[in-house]
Amino acid sequence: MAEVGPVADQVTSYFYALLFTRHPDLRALFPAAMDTQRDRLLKALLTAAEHIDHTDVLVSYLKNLGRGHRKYGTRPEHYPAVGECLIASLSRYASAIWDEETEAAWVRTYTTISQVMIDAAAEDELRAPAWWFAEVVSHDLRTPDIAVVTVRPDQPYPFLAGQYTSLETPWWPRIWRHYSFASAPRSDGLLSFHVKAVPAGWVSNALVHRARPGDMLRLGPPAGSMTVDHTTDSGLLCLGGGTGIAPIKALVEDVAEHGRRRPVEVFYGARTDHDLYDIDTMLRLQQTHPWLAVRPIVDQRAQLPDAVREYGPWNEYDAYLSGPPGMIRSGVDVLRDAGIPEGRIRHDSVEELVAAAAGD
Ligand SMILES: NC(=O)C1=CN([C@@H]2O[C@H](COP(=O)(O)OP(=O)(O)OC[C@H]3O[C@@H](n4cnc5c(N)ncnc54)[C@H](O)[C@@H]3O)[C@@H](O)[C@H]2O)C=CC1
Repeated sequence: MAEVGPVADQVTSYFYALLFTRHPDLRALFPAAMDTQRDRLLKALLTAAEHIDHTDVLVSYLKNLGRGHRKYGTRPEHYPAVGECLIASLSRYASAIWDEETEAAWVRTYTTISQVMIDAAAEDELRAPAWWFAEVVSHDLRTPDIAVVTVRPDQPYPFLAGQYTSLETPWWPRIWRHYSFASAPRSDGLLSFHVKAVPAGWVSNALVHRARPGDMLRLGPPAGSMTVDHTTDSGLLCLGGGTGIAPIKALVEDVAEHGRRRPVEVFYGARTDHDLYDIDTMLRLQQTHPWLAVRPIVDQRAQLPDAVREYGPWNEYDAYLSGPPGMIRSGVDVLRDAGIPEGRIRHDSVEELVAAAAGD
């Protein structure tokens, strides 16, 4: 991977050119515009390489990836086609170090990776659809660029509070973006998302400025491990930056439903008072639940993680972070310094969030 890193862009461009030349039928599985798609393959490989020594993490990442590929229409026979083009591309750009042994190692690694993905997809096929259709039932523009979008899936959609889904709009076919659920599972089966339109964000702009009740979206399977550990009574320290408050609200509802009183401290960061678009909901929850404290933090005073430092002690808490990648990175540092072990600090993959922020 060290050889390939500096020429990653060329490797991926070459890979897709080769794939679509040798297997033109596969082109239809990918979005019309390939800009954001290009980095995804390499990012997935790098993430896999990074966790190569943590088998559990790697296997669960790959299983999730395999299940997630069902919505693209990926079939088992596509994997060898991709593998052959991938190895051809790597050998071309890493020619200085490429030999039979390297090739054999890549074939072994790729075969193992794809088998885990294929098996996970096959197992998932027995119990869940490849995707769900979901009709927009309400669209609430909270600020000029933030909307709360509520949808009704066509079949029951099982998930856990704190998780996210992938979502495709009718306006950008085959472009999928991640959004966290803004509520714990509800008895009426509806799902809500908080979406901020960002410059060049095709999907988010469409969801904020174009989507209306009656529009039909598609959802992939739920994913993510930022869920409440109900086996303990530890307090929850939650940091939500901007629309990152969405899954934090879901976690609060989840704790409320489980009925065990445990302290929940929410720090809700925003750039201006106006950007605290969901503060009323959070304050209402605080009024109902004596175990909940909500602290709005507006940037003029401090950025979110710095504000958390002023409170505490936090060493008895489980921590949850949700928001922009920079907030998650500095938040993890602050919480580690505050004595929370890394294993009790939960957040979604920063690499995924960076990819989402760049492309959307
Ligand atoms: N599961 C998750 O982690 C979720 C993540 N998000 C992500 O959250 C972001 C929300 O964007 P906006 O609403 O525009 O947020 P924003 O950029 O306005 O930031 C919100 C707050 O986060 C803190 N913050 C931001 N950057 C920071 C940094 N580098 N260091 C320390 N603190 C920082 C500040 O307190 C800021 O007021 C998006 O990137 C979205 O993808 C959204 C929903 C769920």
